[in-house]
Amino acid sequence: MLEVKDLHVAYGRARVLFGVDLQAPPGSLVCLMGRNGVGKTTLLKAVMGVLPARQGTVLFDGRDITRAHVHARVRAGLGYVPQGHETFPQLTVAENLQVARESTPKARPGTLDEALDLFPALRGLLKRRAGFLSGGQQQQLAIARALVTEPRMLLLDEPTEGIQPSIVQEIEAAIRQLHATGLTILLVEQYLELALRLADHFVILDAGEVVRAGAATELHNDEGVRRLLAV
Ligand SMILES: Nc1ncnc2c1ncn2[C@@H]1O[C@H](COP(=O)(O)OP(=O)(O)OP(=O)(O)O)[C@@H](O)[C@H]1O
Repeated sequence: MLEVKDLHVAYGRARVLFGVDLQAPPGSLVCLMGRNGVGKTTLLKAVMGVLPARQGTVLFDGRDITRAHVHARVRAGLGYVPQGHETFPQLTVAENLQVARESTPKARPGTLDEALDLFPALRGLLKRRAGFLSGGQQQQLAIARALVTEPRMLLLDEPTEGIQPSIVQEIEAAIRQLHATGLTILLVEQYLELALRLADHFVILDAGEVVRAGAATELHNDEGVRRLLAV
């Protein structure tokens, strides 16, 4: 479904990714891991088109989207939940969802209800401004907002970072449920145990390069991996 080949990305002169390869087959849940600052967010942004690729290709369903605009990628079926969720704080929960819904007029009418079924607590908060929600509720809103665009693949950047444990469990359950429905997921996650519970494939970045990749089962009891993640 997603194939990244020899991807190079830089911020001005500061080069951050050096020839990254990554594959996410249809229906897979790939966990992207690595210490702080190794380039995980940069990779997601380049897949989403928020940052340009200096070199390399991004294929989605076999189609070269390396130069496509973000909107075109959303229409092609990519959904993105950025780190720190980035909801619109002045808009209500309902308005946040509506804005996303309008960007994809062809999405089925039922998508909003399905997103709210995943996070029922949001139903009671529809009229509240997003800025007044807890961090965990905002994260749930950010995921719901990506889902109303009816993605076939979801990019999730550290959805559990800084979130209270009870909501982490709800988010983990939601990710598991989405994966079970066949959604392909690329998840950036720092907590190895959570990654092990959810992922079927993993990719570890170090200093902008892929240093390990494979089936999640290979991660269990692997001391080398724990060193790479500094856990
Ligand atoms: N806007 C920017 N301008 C310049 N350098 C940046 C910018 N954003 C990130 N970087 C640098 O790029 C490198 C990779 O950052 P990135 O956020 O992709 O890492 P990460 O693996 O997602 O880290 P974290 O786990 O802390 O989110 C870091 O060295 C960071 O300082």
